[in-house]
Amino acid sequence: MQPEVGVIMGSQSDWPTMQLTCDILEELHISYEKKIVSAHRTPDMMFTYAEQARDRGLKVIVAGAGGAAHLPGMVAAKTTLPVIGVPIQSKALNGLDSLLSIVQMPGGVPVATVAIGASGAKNAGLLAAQILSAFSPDIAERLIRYRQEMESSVLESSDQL
Ligand SMILES: Nc1c(C(=O)O)ncn1[C@@H]1O[C@H](COP(=O)(O)O)[C@@H](O)[C@H]1O
Repeated sequence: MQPEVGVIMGSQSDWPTMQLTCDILEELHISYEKKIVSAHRTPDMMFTYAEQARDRGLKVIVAGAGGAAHLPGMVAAKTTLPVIGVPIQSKALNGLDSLLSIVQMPGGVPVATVAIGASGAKNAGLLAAQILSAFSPDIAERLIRYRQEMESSVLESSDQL
C-alpha cells in the first residue's frame, strides 16, 4: 500500500518515541513509512527525501529530532507538504532545546510543533490522521471512534476511583 505519511527521525535513538506515532497510525489503519533521515548526518538524503515526498504520494510528514533539532524545519524548507515536528526529550536539556529548535521557524516556512516526548509523538500521529481526515470520511469515522473510546476509558477510570 502506498504510504500516505512519512515518519522520519534523526537517529535510531529517537525510535522509542517515534514508535508512538507509528502505533497511532497503525491503530487508525493509515499507511506510513518510517526512516532515519538527518539534516546533519545525511544532508543529501534529507534533501532528496523532502524534494521527492509529494511525487511519491506522501501527504503528511512527521519528523522527530532531538537537541539541535533542525530536521523538521529543513524538511519543511524543501517541501510544501504539511510537516509535523516532534521534539525528542534530550538528556542534557530535557527536550527544551529540541522544542525551541523546532517551534521557532521563520515566517514563511511553518512546522506544526507538538509537545516534547511521548505525548507529542502520539499527538503527531493523531494530527497527521486529522489532516488526512479532511479528505477521507473513513479516517474521519475512525477518529470519531478513537475519541469515543478515549471518553469511555476516562469515564470508566472515574467510576473506579
Ligand atoms: N537533531 C538531529 C538531527 C537533525 O536535526 O538533522 N539529526 C540527528 N539529530 C538528533 O541527535 C540526537 C542524538 O542522536 P544519537 O543518539 O544518534 O547521538 C537524536 O535525538 C537525533 O534526533
